[in-house]
Amino acid sequence: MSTAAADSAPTPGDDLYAVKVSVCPELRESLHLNGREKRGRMFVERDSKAMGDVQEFRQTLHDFFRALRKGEYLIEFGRGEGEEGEMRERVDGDEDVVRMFREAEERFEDAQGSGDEEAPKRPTAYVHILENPDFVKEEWKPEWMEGLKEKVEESQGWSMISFYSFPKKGISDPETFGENLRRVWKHFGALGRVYVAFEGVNAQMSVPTSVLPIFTDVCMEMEELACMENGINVDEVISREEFEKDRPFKNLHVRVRAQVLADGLDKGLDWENAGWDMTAEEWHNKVQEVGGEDGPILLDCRNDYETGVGKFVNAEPLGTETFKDTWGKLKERLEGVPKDREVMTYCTGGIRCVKVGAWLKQEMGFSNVGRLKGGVIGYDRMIRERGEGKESLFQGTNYVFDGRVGRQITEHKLGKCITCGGETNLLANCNNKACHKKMVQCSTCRKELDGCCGEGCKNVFVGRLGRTTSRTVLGKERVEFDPQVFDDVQGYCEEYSSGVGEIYGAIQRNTEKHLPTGAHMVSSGIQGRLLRTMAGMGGGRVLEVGTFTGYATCCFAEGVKRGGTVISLERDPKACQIAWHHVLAANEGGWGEGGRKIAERELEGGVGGTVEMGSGTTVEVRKVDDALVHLEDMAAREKEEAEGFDLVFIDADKGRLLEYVDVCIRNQNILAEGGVILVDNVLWKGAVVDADENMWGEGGEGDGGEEKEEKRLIKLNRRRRKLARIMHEFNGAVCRDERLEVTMLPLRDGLTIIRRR
Ligand SMILES: C[S@@+](CC[C@H](N)C(=O)[O-])C[C@H]1O[C@@H](n2cnc3c(N)ncnc32)[C@H](O)[C@@H]1O
Repeated sequence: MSTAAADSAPTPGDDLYAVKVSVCPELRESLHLNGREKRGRMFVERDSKAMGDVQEFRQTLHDFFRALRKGEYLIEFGRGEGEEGEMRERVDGDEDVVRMFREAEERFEDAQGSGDEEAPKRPTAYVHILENPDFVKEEWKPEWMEGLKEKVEESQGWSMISFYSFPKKGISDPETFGENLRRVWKHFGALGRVYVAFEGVNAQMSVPTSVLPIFTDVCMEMEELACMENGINVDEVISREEFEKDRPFKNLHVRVRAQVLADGLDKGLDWENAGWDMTAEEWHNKVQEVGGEDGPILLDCRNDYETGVGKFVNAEPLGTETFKDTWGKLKERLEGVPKDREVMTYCTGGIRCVKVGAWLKQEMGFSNVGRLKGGVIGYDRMIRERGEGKESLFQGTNYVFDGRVGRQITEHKLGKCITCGGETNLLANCNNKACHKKMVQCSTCRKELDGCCGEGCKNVFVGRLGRTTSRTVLGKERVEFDPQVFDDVQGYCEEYSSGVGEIYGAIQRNTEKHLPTGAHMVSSGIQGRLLRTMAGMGGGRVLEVGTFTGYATCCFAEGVKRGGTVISLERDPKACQIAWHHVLAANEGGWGEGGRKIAERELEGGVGGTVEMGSGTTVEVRKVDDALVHLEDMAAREKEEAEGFDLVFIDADKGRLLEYVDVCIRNQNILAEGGVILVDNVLWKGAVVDADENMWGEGGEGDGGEEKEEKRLIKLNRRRRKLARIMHEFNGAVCRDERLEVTMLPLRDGLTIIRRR
């Protein structure tokens, strides 16, 4: 049998032939290939059918380069890594396949005899996949696209919709599925915020009402969405005029996340065993029976700011700040309650109650759990459409997750204005994007404060409208930073950069599981992609200071040239163990699905080690007591023999960054000639911008007379300021150091590139 594997080898053995594959740019583009499918390596077992049968060989190719299944293409083989001008031959029939492997074997034998250290470890064939010029490409134009554009343009309304799915088998490749959703949905003029994860999909969107039935049909044709238990949940329809004045969603964002609904649980449950769905009508009747000794218990599973402005009569809010608080609150509330007592739960659109229901049943043992189908949105729709004079038992305003913020269902004013304390049912987010607090605020105060939560935010907001980016705190000028805009830009960059293999999702999830408090530290997103690229640019030797759970280590190992070396230093044994587990998983199963599956197993392996990967790259996770001391030792010990590193990534204790840079710069056996240093977190979430001593002033904090809001902001920022000041000082020092050439990139949390002048 032939074996195809992502670009890492199974255990090296004499019985494997390697096939290095590259795909031409035109095909990459037209087939929408993801990162790992553009080039890679697969293995074929000696004497397998794939070595002598062109159909079998193609089949083996398809196992790894899945997208090729869809396309018409030609195969050529060459004798090296595809340098310019290299002669290639077409692989049309079985004889060509036989010749390709025979030549690979001959080259291998010659190289063994030559004593060349660079010689490959096994016979290697070089294959290039290119477009078939004779193939007339059919334009991608599914039937549903016929006349769609015109229908979208004619639409007089936009439907606000939401839906979720938890497919039984999960979503094996969320990146690719997310790309596919984007590709399809853009033709509908759909906007919104959609999360895709291995566990499923969670979407809040607006879709032109004229094409909603077609949109629904197209979604239902996708296996990952066809399993939606409650279908598409339609909220209100907004007229064209209103929509154009103030769009609830401005763009279509499809984001890949570790979970579609972050629950903070350390294991997933069976989302199909989550109680039963109650129709809105059943619910309406049942709500009236709530209470008493034995009656149903009615729990509102939304957060404080949501329950504060609207809820069902007789409902008990759980009192959570975020969804992750739910489990503790449920335990508290239901302690001692008989397990067969009926428990009814509801949320906005239903997704939270899937997780709540599963937990109540599987973790707490309640047998009688009912959930409101379609949540408050579904109930409201029933009352409007089929309620026949029924009075809504949901009173007040339903908080929603788009620009509308709230939808008023009844006149009840359950909320208290955060500014004046008066009764109101109005909800909003603070207009200062950097704050964006969810708040209950009456219309008078909202008007007075320009839609902000307080005077401080108002100053920022009004200042920004006037296109200035500064405001005055304690009589001193501060420059403001807008994380919202910043995050959007980073997300956009990520969306339009090559994807990453599935193993990286597993690394993030494992980090959240085993070291949750540090989960934000992994170099994911756009930064991981840059590290992968940069690792391949130098001479192939990479040193990382601060491994944590090995995300960046894996990026380096994936990106570095064949035969390269990646060494990563870490002092925390737990982090070392997790990182080592990830390196071993990548080695065994590659960067894709295989690696992901192995990474998802229980942690195994010790606290570090060295492995030679199939690509010939050596990766080492080294447990050290202190990376700085270790580097100084390395510099002294290896003065003569060591060749130094082409890339040094400094991502450990922020207080000693200058010392790390210094030891690298002074020693060519640490930072090789022409090598570069990368330093992470140099922007410290933007706080460096106003971390300057002069701006913060000596007795600033706690001085009398300042506004209450300013005091609050300052307190909140105490830790952030301390680290911001450290980073700010570092930035100044390296910039002034005449030995160095420094370029700071506003990438993610800020990345500085340093090299010797
Ligand atoms: C920001 S995390 C590294 C993240 C990782 N580079 C990535 O991109 O995924 C910093 C790591 O440095 C480690 N660390 C901090 N000080 C250290 C020291 N003096 N020696 C070795 N490791 C250190 C911490 O234990 C932590 O795991």
